[in-house]
Amino acid sequence: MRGIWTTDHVRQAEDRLLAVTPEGALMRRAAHGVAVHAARMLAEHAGSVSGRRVVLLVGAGNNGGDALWAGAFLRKRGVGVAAVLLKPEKAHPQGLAALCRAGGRVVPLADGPQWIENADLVVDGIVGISAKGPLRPDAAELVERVTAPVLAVDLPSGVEPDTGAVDGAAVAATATVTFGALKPVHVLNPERCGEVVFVDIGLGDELGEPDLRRLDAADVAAAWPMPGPSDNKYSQGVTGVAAGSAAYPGAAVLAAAAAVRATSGMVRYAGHAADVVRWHWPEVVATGSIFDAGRVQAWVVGPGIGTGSAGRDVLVHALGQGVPVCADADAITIIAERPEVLDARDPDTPLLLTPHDGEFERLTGKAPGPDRVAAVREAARRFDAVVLLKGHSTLVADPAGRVLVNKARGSWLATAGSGDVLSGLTGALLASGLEPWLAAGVAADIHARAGELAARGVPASASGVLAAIPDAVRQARSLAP
Ligand SMILES: NC(=O)C1=CN([C@@H]2O[C@H](COP(=O)(O)OP(=O)(O)OC[C@H]3O[C@@H](n4cnc5c(N)ncnc54)[C@H](O)[C@@H]3O)[C@@H](O)[C@H]2O)[C@@H](O)CC1
Ligand SMILES: [K+]
Repeated sequence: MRGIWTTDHVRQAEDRLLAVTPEGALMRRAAHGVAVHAARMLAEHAGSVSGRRVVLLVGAGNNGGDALWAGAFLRKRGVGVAAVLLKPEKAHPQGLAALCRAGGRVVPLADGPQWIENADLVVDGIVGISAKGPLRPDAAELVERVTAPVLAVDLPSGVEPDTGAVDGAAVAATATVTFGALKPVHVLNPERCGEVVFVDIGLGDELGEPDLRRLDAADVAAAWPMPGPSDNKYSQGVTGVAAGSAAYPGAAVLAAAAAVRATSGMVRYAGHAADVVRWHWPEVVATGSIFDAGRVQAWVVGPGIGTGSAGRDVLVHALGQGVPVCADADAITIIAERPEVLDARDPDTPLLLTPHDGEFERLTGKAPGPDRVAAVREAARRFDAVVLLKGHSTLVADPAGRVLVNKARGSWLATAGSGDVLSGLTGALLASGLEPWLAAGVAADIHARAGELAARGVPASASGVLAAIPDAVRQARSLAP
């Protein structure tokens, strides 16, 4: 698992490390990483390093200092470097002196746009982890002029470091070189960061418990249930799916099929689409009603069941079975409208809610807003449930405050029925015995991989995502060391 730390925690860790490190050493280490990657980008985008033109956008803090030192290092490789200082009187003095010693030039702010237009590469050192609010107008104006590839120092300026939110002009980086720790922006707004390159400046021991976590392929591969020599169809967990209706059987077919594709445990379906499910997936044991469905190790309830009393009865029954429940789609609306249905839940029964933004607002009375991490954490605490908030990057919070982030792999999953596939995957992992927080995170990871594999660069349907599940699992396993 990769840890991700908020800017407050990174700053505290940096302060502790700075106290025991020679002055300027950390910044030079960070800046050297920026320069190495800048040279790589010049070679890639402009065909050579020496003789190319780099423009540094330099703010008033240490982020600008990093950019200035990186410029000094690039001069040694024969790169032409010009620095546009947003606040000349506050530019990092040692960095500025180093750049000037190395033969870099400082250009007036008013000439910035002209220099930017002729640059082979722009280094964004406007603002780093101490950014506050939208970019100031002079910085915003410069950012809007950029057409060359951009290398962001630590994070793309204009994107809120802890939430990834953008309000006004912001850098869209080709790559971001970050130091010491991944920060929330890198996983919450990956599009603005481009490729994220990590430079170790020795913060590791100072960081403590991460604020957010991201699963690696190795975590997903290790968690994914595989049948062993002594397994049978029951021992791997039976997934129950209560979804769809006679008029709308699609959700039932997709959710049940995703559970079938995910694991080799058995899948039971209960609902009015039993015939259609059985016809498409003969391996599913399908029945017309949840009340005679038999034992399962986890229930997926909600997609397409409707929000009336019949749907309510199904949800209440599932919540009373003493097994984990993944409540999705209509089940979330039912809970939002009639929170008392949760009285049917035994306090020890794990509950997993999987809302998209609209359902989240219905459920909690408030849209997730720009701070999605805070919103999902609060919802998890309030409902004493694991909450998976769908979005470009998917977030999974548990009542104890742990949050997993699943970074988007494009927008391929924004298609009808994609959520039904996710709930089936999640249900199968719950049935296999994974703890709900991890089950939801692992399911989101495989869902995103399957979306990418199904799409291969062109739009994909939910059926395509469903078909790609086994390859997504193979991919995660092949990437695990
Ligand atoms: N502290 C350390 O040990 C290290 C810090 N490093 C760098 O230092 C950065 C943090 O530096 P600082 O804390 O000095 O602060 P920053 O450089 O992140 O930014 C603070 C400055 O930016 C200006 N600013 C804030 N919000 C703005 C906005 N919306 N628009 C325009 N200007 C804005 C403020 O006037 C302030 O002076 C990190 O992101 C990293 O790049 C690295 O050199 C590694 C070592
Ligand atoms: K920056």
